[in-house]
Amino acid sequence: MSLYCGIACRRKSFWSYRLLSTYVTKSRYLFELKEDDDACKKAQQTGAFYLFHSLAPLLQKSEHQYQAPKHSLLELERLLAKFGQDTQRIEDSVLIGCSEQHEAWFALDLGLNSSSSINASLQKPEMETELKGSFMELRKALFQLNTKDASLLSTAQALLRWHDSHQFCSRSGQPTKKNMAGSKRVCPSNKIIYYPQMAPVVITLVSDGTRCLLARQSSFPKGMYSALAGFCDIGESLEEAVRREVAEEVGLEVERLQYSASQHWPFPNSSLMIACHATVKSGQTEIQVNLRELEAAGWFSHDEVATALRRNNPYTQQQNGTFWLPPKLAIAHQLIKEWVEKPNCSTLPA
Ligand SMILES: NC(=O)c1ccc[n+]([C@@H]2O[C@H](COP(=O)([O-])OP(=O)(O)OC[C@H]3O[C@@H](n4cnc5c(N)ncnc54)[C@H](O)[C@@H]3O)[C@@H](O)[C@H]2O)c1
Ligand SMILES: [Mg+2]
Repeated sequence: MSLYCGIACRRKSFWSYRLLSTYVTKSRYLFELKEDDDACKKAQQTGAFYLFHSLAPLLQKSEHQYQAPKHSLLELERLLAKFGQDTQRIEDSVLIGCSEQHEAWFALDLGLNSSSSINASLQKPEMETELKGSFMELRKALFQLNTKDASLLSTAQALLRWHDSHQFCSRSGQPTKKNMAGSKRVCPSNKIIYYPQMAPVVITLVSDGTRCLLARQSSFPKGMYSALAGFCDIGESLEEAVRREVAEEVGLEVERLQYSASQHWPFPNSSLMIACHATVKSGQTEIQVNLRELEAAGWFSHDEVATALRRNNPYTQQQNGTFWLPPKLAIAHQLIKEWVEKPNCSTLPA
């Protein structure tokens, strides 16, 4: 190697090191674990496991706060041995992320029937005692956790649910096999690959310039109103889905719309919520509620919505007979908050 080449190479590695941010190296590490089963298996040795039981995550309470505990591979093996389970069950775990120091994070459900373990559901109460925590329904758990853990557990549950419901090939009827990371399943007989899926859903906050339109379904908790939401039909663009959903649900025509943000939503199955602001033509604001979809819908003034946002306890609101809005975690809340802060935010023609 010439002196020049030595300098050039050193400079190159210096710049590579400088240019690859923590985020980039982390993303590439996760990509490698999804592609390479051996690398993923190796990552389990030093990784950490979040535990679920029948899709309910394990939480522990310390003082007034809940947290999602992580377990090492060794702790998990000891736990399975204690409950007479085959450690092969660990192969059902799915990769859900990693720390900046590349500690890989996995999720494993100890309650679902397993394809790699003949012995199915473990005893929940006994497990909870042993783990000094409780398996909490995800909807409740999300409100007890910080945003980072809530998002991680949502991803974990969505992936565990998808694997649980995609164990057979829809063409051959044969059992499919997951890769180590759980980023896909393959049918051994015809090699069809199945990838985890999310259904795109548009959620739209309609405004007439001064008021915003909120609606409720009969399945919503009592008193809660939200923005209009609906699944995208096959072949539709985001814009077409917004126009159709608003027309279908409240009988109005969207004139302009503006994309705001998106969010993965695990209920009832995985959805990609795509949030937009929309305006309707002035003078064409008479709502015709589609009662097959909604229980009620109405226009709310800026003051009414701003006051509802400031109230934060749905239970006291119900007692007062006032309406309340989705919790902070939901993208609907962000959309409504955005409108309250900037009611005249510019929108594009639909
Ligand atoms: N994160 C949030 O802030 C937030 C707020 C509101 C709604 N949401 C979610 O948005 C989703 C869609 O809202 P919606 O219920 O008003 O939708 P919607 O208006 O499309 O009505 C639901 C109906 O659409 C049909 N449908 C079409 N494709 C479907 C699919 N892929 N999965 C299930 N049903 C399908 C079914 O007949 C179903 O009854 C809900 O699941 C809800 O959880 C999230
Ligand atoms: Mg709807």
